[in-house]
Amino acid sequence: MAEAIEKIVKMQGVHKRYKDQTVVEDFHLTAEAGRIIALCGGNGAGKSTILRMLAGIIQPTRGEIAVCGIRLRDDRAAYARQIGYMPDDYRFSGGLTALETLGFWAKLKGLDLQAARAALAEAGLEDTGKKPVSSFSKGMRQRLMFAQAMLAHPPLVILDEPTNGLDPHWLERFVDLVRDAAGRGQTVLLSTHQLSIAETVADEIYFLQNGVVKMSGTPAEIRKQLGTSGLGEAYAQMFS
Ligand SMILES: Nc1ncnc2c1ncn2[C@@H]1O[C@H](COP(=O)(O)OP(=O)(O)OP(=O)(O)O)[C@@H](O)[C@H]1O
Repeated sequence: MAEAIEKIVKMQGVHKRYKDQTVVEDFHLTAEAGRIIALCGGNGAGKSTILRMLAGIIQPTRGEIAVCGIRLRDDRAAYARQIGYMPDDYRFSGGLTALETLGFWAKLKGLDLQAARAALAEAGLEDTGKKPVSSFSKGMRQRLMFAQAMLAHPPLVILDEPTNGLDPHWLERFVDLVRDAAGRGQTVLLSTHQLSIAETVADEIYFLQNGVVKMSGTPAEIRKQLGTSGLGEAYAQMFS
């Protein structure tokens, strides 16, 4: 009999503590290929901490994390190969252009300059010429980081606040690009404060407060459970 559908993400009983503060408590999440999952919640709710643990940037205090069946501690390089990660803040340095920057990241991933060009074109940055990325606008930097996370179309894409600074045109493009990725079988985990984006793009939403999941489900399930017509209203009700 065919094996059960492989889980791309498995987070089980994940906790994170900093000194005497628990910032993520008993977090569970599983995701299959092609799913789009959004983490929502107020400032300091624990979204970035969860995404950083999944990306392997920081270690959980307790709990198990596997990506495509691989645990970080078993094979760090193989784990990293499954993931594209867009951090919530990244400082570009020096005078590199977008192509030079992305070309460098592509090389680190064993890809050629063509892969960097393709990713740049997808993010609408192919014509930025000799302009250094350090002089890019917030939205352009976001699109470059998005392109970096999408390089080589990894099985899991982790996007921390990817829509910050995007104009309405690029917000729409972002939704299309994320849906395209899911259509290719990539799993996308993103955090956002823009509930309309979560509602539009996500198959499943996790609402967090003080490191604890207050509610999770499809947008329709959440609306139904709270008897609201939109996620904005649901959010206000949940956190009032
Ligand atoms: N390195 C650290 N040391 C101590 N506390 C930390 C550290 N990193 C994060 N925290 C704390 O963990 C909690 C969760 O932070 P996190 O950045 O995950 O929240 P968030 O939901 O992403 O917030 P935001 O929406 O503001 O980006 C916060 O209370 C934060 O102060």
